[in-house]
This record gives sequence, C-alpha cells and structure tokens, in this order.
Amino acid sequence: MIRVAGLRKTYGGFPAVVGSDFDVGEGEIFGVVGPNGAGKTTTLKMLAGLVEPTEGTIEIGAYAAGDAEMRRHLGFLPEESPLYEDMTARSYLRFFADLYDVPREEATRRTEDTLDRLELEHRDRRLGDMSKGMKRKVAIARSLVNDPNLLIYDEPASGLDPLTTNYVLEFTRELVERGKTVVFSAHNLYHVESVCDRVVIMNRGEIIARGTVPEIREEHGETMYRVFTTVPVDGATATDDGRYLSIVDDMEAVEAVRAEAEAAGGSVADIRTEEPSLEEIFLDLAGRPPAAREDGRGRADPAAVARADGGGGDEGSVGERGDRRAR
Ligand SMILES: Nc1ncnc2c1ncn2[C@@H]1O[C@H](COP(=O)(O)OP(=O)(O)OP(=O)(O)O)[C@@H](O)[C@H]1O
Repeated sequence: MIRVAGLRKTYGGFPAVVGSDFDVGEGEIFGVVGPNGAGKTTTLKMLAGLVEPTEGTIEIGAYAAGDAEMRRHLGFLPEESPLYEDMTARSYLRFFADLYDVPREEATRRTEDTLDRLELEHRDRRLGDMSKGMKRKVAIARSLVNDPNLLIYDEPASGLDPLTTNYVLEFTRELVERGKTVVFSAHNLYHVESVCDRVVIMNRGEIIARGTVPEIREEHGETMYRVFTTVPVDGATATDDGRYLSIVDDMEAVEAVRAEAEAAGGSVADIRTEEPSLEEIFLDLAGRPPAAREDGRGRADPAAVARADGGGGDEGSVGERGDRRAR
C-alpha cells in the first residue's frame, strides 16, 4: 500500500531523515520507532503529505503522498492534537465530519461508535475542560470521521496513563482487524512490540533495523539461556530454591554447563530461554538509552526488574547479560 524510496528531508542543511526505504502492506500495522529526534514525525508527516521531502518518492496506493484524493482516505493523528477548546467533543467531531461531507446520521453513528469503544464519557463537555487522555480519544475519533483506509498516528499513546494507553493500543489493533492500514510512531518500544506487525527502528534520521520483531531479534538480538543445575558449577549463582543458575549465550555453553554439573554428580534441572526485548536490541544497536527510559514512561528498567526479583525471574537485564556473557 505504501512504498517509500530514497526518502530524505533536510531542514536548513540539517538531515532529519536520511535516505529511508520501506514498504507497508495493506492491512498491516507498521511501527516507526526511535528516540526523540530520530526523524519519526518528519517521516510520518511526509507520508501524510504535510511535509515535502527533500528527495525521494512516496507512493500510497495509486497516489503520491499529498495527493488531494489520497487525503480523503487518510486519517492523520498529530503528536500534539490542538483541539478547539470551546467546542464539545460532539460538536467538534460533527464539524470535521462536515468538512469531509459525511452525512450527519452516518457521522453521528461513526463518532459515537468510536467514542463508545474508547469509553469516552462527558461528550458534551468543553474540550478545554477535558483531561489529556480524553482529548487524545477525541483526536483519535476525529482521525476516523472520514472512514479512512490509511491511518497515520504520531505517538498515539504518548503521555497517557497505562489504562488509556492500553485502550488506545488495543483500539489501534482493532482498526487493522477491520481492514485498515496503520502506520504509527512511538518512542516507547514496548508499545510497538506489543502491537506492530513490522517495524523500522530509526536513530538520528537513519533506519538502523527493520522487520518483524522476531526477525529483528533473530538478526540483531541474542537469545540467552538460563541453565539451572542441581549442583554448583563455575560462575553459577545459588537461587532461593536451592538450585544454581548459569546464564550463557549459546547451546555449546549450555552443554558445557551440563557436562560440568554431571561431572560433579548433579544434573541440569531446567533450561529457560530468554529473548531480548526490542528495547534491549535498540540499546545494543544505538548504544544509548531510548527516550522512553529517559522520560520514565518506558518499560521498567530491566536492571531494576532483575534486582527486584533477585535475578531469578524470567526477565533478564542488560547489565546481567553483559556481566555473564563472558562465560
Ligand atoms: N521544522 C523543523 N525545522 C528544523 N528542524 C526540525 C524541524 N522539524 C524537525 N526538526 C529536527 O529534525 C529532527 C527529527 O525530528 P522529528 O520531530 O522528526 O523527530 P521524532 O523522532 O519525531 O522526535 P520526537 O519523538 O521528539 O517527536 C530533530 O532533530 C528535529 O529537531
């Protein structure tokens, strides 16, 4: 549905997006991920035809990005959605439906359905008196008034509480189940991991990884193995339930732990694999923490998780991986 080739955007010589290439299939939910300043918003605005690329092409179905006919089938949710503060949710949505010439009855049905699904209460309250989460729901409903088949959502869940975030992400998934195509950006990698079919990871204007989350894991991540033995082996730590834990990064090392345990008269009691999260892969690729962690809205710090559960849980930590990899 979307074909992007050689896309580049510079602002007064500053490269915000550097030679992007990617395709998005019809009915796909596609994530554009990266830290603040990675070039996500610029990419999405170019897709929506709101920013002119410096170089490159964007085809959306049979149209070029920005084509007036294409825009009729597009719903864009900006990162910050300024709403007319004095309007109520209902009057605001009716206003936008009128701009798209949606018949009144149809518009009412469509917007009420969306607001029901998003559980927006107080639909006749002034937008200026609504919370951030409520405003975001109204903005999402606005992106759907023209029943578009392509939705471009810039950070749809950014800054929302966990419950509202969940609603928004689930709702985004539902849109795809209803046959729509969704491209959305996020700096919280967990949001993307839980929802997207495919992603591109951007950093400083560049795509540094792409594919499904399992593909990215396979290409860039490293599966770790937590091997529990009944006797101590070199480098293992004792667990609360009287076993010994070794963390290693390949099957050869697993076999070495097994051989050592058996030589000491013990055995391997359990082996658990541990897949790296997208965030851990990002850390490895970009070499610095994503913004999600900087603003405290990201996933829990894995090192803190490991500390809290004594290192014996299924979730590993970046620090732990680094420390034990030497085995
Ligand atoms: N209109 C503009 N003029 C000049 N520089 C810009 C403009 N818009 C974006 N930039 C710069 O381009 C880079 C990419 O910005 P962009 O907003 O696309 O990033 P982003 O990944 O969406 O970040 P965020 O998560 O903070 O929204 C940033 O360094 C930004 O400062």
